[in-house]
Amino acid sequence: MNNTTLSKFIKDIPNFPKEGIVFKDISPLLASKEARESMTQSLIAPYKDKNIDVVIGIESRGFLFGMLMADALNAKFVMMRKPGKLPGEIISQEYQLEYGTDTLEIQKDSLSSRDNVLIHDDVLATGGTAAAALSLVEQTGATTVGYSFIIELDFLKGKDLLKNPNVHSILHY
Ligand SMILES: O=P(O)(O)OC[C@H]1O[C@H](OP(=O)(O)OP(=O)(O)O)[C@H](O)[C@@H]1O
Ligand SMILES: Nc1ncnc2[nH]cnc12
Repeated sequence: MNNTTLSKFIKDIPNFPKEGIVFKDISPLLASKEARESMTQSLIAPYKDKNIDVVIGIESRGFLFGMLMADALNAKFVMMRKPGKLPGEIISQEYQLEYGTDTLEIQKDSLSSRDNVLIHDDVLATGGTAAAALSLVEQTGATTVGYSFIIELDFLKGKDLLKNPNVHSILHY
């Protein structure tokens, strides 16, 4: 499937979760086996020859394709979670939301300093979440090779927050 066809599997929901936001609903994409397979191949395409050891998925929608990408790249899959969900020794990173702050966490022993990491999430909006993910990977000593997103909201300029030339998004709005 080309990107125009894939874009038909994303549904615009106006004024969700609040007035003025157009929510990008990936539910139709999840429902189609053919679209899932095609999206997974598009997401990993720039990273096939990059020796990716670990795909990181950001809770919760980043888990869905993150795992499929890890399978397709023969890589490990590691969860980056909202606070208080992961057992054992963890590293935490607070980040800014539109209003207030949130926190992401990773298990300390889930990455080694030798790992090449690909960070995945469904949507790149302001970039706060993805920048926090980068900071967590940096704290483990692992290398962030790049990012892969399904959707990038270009007008929010999230890419500018990410200190990495490899930011690949399949669909731009
Ligand atoms: O670039 P940003 O402005 O940081 O926004 C992007 C983040 O927002 C959404 O997550 P949400 O908090 O809605 O969580 P969910 O995946 O659990 O639905 C999305 O899945 C990204 O993780
Ligand atoms: N407009 C949007 N649609 C879906 N997920 C989002 N995460 C941040 N902004 C979003």
